[in-house]
Amino acid sequence: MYSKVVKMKILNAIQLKEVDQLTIAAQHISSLELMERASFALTQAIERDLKDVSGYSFAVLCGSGNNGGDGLAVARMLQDKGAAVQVYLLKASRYSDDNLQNQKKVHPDFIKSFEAGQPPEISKDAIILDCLFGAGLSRPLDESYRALIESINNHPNYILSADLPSGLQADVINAADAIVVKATKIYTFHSPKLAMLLPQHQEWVDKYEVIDIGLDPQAIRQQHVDHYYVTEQWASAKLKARNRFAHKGSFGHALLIGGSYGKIGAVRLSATAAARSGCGLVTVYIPGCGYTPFQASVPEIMVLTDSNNNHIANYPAIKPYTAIGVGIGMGQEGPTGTAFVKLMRSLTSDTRLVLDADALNLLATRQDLMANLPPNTILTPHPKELKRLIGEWTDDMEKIEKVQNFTSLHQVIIIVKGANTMTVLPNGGLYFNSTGNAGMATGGSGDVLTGIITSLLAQGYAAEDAAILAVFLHGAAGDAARKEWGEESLIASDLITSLGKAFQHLRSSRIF
Ligand SMILES: NC(=O)C1=CN([C@@H]2O[C@H](COP(=O)(O)OP(=O)(O)OC[C@H]3O[C@@H](n4cnc5c(N)ncnc54)[C@H](O)[C@@H]3O)[C@@H](O)[C@H]2O)[C@@H](O)CC1
Ligand SMILES: [K+]
Repeated sequence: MYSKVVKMKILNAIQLKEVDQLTIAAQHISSLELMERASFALTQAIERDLKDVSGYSFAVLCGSGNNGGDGLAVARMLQDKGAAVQVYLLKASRYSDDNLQNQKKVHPDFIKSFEAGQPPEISKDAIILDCLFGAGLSRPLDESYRALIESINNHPNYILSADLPSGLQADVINAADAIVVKATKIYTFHSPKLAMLLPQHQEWVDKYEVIDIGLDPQAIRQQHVDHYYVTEQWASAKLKARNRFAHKGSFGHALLIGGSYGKIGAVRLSATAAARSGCGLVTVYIPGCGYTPFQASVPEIMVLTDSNNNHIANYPAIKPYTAIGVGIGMGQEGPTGTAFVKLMRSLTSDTRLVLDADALNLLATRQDLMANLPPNTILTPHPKELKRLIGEWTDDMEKIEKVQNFTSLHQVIIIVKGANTMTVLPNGGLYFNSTGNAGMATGGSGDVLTGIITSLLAQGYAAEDAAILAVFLHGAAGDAARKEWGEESLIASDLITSLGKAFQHLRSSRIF
């Protein structure tokens, strides 16, 4: 049970091999038995996705290492379940021991050998199971594999990859012209590999599922990593219980500062999301023009207005509030910038703060203000805002490194928004989110996130938990909203409407 609640570490290929060996020793099993376990779990996942495998035919493409060994074992298991299976085994001068063992367990009539340069003819009706290369791929595939991988990618039926899409190296940036399988779905063992989570590799990674293969928790605990994957189990364990005797004062008071003429809606989205995320009270500070629409449409939220009608030119007293979110729809008018500088100077080290949108743009032009940020301030830039803060990057690894340098230098938390949103902590720890979908790439989605984070901060969540959990809930709300409206029709307000489902689901997966 322990392994369900701890953070999921993203292990690299070397660590996976080590944990593999330690698991074998700790559990008194052979490596062949571990392979059998992994293959059984993979077969079950495929069976669950396809409902019943007996009506399907599979072409299982196997390499010479343990990824190929998995393929051979899964082929046998699928056959036992009544599927029509043909194995295509890559010719090699040497096969791994467990691969050879599994070759012996499949009847030779069902194994055809082939050379990389001469891709096999595969029936269009078959589902391809890609077990050519996994985490052991030591360098990019060379040209001799191009025809093979292209023939797989042109296959009209489903393409399922075991552990990694063959050709993708697990822990490095893969060149844009790398030869990589484009799988319909990847079933990856233990944890997603770093390469699967980087935006640069999106062309090769669509759907994926993590398959638990029962690796030894103690062995995993020994591995030093700074990359984690946020699972539902972990997020649910972080969700605080709500005291039955609570009153509205128990859950904090969030203040959201932002809005400008034509962008009052952004603050409304943030504030409503904050109210829907559990905090007791929400107040907004907006320019005068927002007063009437705000009061008329969201009765739950208290409104303070600036003396200026169209944009913020002053800032409110921040003392009464347990957390503050600044920047949503705020604009960068001269007086707004001046007020922002004054606000930054009024902060104390215990102010719980989120900076978004124009607050980040203003901050980027005044990096001297970084020194005024309370420790663990949360910054939520989109890619352009991030560039203004940390400068350009050449690839995703450099981006990660620059963000880590920035967060540790300034002791802040940065949320890098996108698919698999990354939350980077002051100690360099990086958390990849596991929820969300492309429907959320819509105006106002970020404003909703800022509202959720500010709300969790206001309730007393530790800043790192507020950031990671808010990103998870935001994505989970997006997934719930997609079920109802689909990706195309999804708008930011739907995320707010769906937040209840996200919270309920997460709470229901808690043990207590
Ligand atoms: N915990 C684990 O690590 C487990 C791993 N298992 C499987 O084992 C896989 C790793 O197995 P291996 O380490 O044997 O590695 P792979 O099977 O991923 O690939 C290694 C084979 O590919 C060849 N190769 C490597 N790079 C190449 C290149 N650029 N061009 C051509 N050939 C190349 C090697 O010579 C070797 O024969 C995992 O991906 C997973 O599928 C599972 O069996 C069970 C548990
Ligand atoms: K593979």
